[in-house]
Amino acid sequence: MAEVNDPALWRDALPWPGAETHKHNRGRLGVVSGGPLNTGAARLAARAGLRVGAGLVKVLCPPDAAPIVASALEAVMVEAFASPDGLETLAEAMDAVVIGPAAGLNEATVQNLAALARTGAVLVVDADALTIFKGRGVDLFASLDRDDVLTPHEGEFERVFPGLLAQGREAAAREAATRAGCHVVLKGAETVIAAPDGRSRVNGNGSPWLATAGSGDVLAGLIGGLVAQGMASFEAASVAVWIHGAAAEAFGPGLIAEDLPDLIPAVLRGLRP
Ligand SMILES: NC(=O)C1=CN([C@@H]2O[C@H](COP(=O)(O)OP(=O)(O)OC[C@H]3O[C@@H](n4cnc5c(N)ncnc54)[C@H](OP(=O)(O)O)[C@@H]3O)[C@@H](O)[C@H]2O)[C@@H](O)CC1
Ligand SMILES: Nc1ncnc2c1ncn2[C@@H]1O[C@H](COP(=O)(O)OP(=O)(O)O)[C@@H](O)[C@H]1O
Repeated sequence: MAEVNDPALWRDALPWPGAETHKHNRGRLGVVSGGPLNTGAARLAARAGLRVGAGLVKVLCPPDAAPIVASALEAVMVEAFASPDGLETLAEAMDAVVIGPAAGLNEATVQNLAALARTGAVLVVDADALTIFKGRGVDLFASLDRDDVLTPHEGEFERVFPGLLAQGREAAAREAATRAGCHVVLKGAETVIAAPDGRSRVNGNGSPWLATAGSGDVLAGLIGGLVAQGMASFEAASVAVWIHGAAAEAFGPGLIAEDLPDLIPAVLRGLRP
């Protein structure tokens, strides 16, 4: 039986900077971007990761996307990679990496994921990096570690775990985490967070204002930003899902994904001891 996700479960585990903190030990997050026409999703995730407290955030992009990405970022940094090996080298310096938002439904995304899996970074795997493994989830699971996090919506979940949803969302998410050997965040009105050890939580503060393009990209960045700061993946996913819902509900009508990162500070202030 899943717990209801609530700040009482994880408030004490939230990362706050101390007097000796500097940007590098506050958590380094990378976000992989798609090509020149597909950079917005990674930028949304990166900004969310920075807002939730990661000290240093980089968008990692193909060379032809670099001028576009760089011209639309300030505190978030940019580095270009020309091959999966190049991405691996950049990711070695990261505590966590998000891959999938607008990454591209092509073999490059498969190879880039494999490259990231060779590093010590915790991976948040979303969107195209899930869809590209449609019908061959085992190939994805083989490269993941227990602390990695998959963030499918129901459509993506069905592609990677065909038929499992028939068990109901909670049971399906738990079974998926066991099969994949990592954490699974099954998104929806009641997002389920499941760990590979059998723990699960159902989120209670979802907001229908989140039904807008790019809000899932922001969630991936929030999870990445929290694991980069050293939070355990199960707690990081729980915190991120709750903050995401609280931010959306605070804004209400007219919310677009671009608004979400800048709503995070007020939510964090409310969680501060
Ligand atoms: N700013 C940017 O750059 C943004 C870029 N983005 C990027 O765009 C790329 C493609 O995104 P996408 O929306 O076309 O792909 P995806 O979500 O798989 O939908 C395909 C089909 O799946 C289904 N489906 C969808 N949701 C479902 C659900 N909850 N529950 C159940 N089913 C669901 C639905 O099928 P239908 O129900 O219509 O038959 C839908 O038609 C991807 O890389 C993404 O990261 C976006 O993040 C937005 C912001
Ligand atoms: N009706 C809803 N109620 C609560 N949360 C929702 C609702 N619709 C969508 N969401 C949330 O919004 C996000 C949408 O993510 P996703 O489908 O991946 O969108 P995108 O790919 O456009 O970023 C998820 O976190 C999901 O839980």
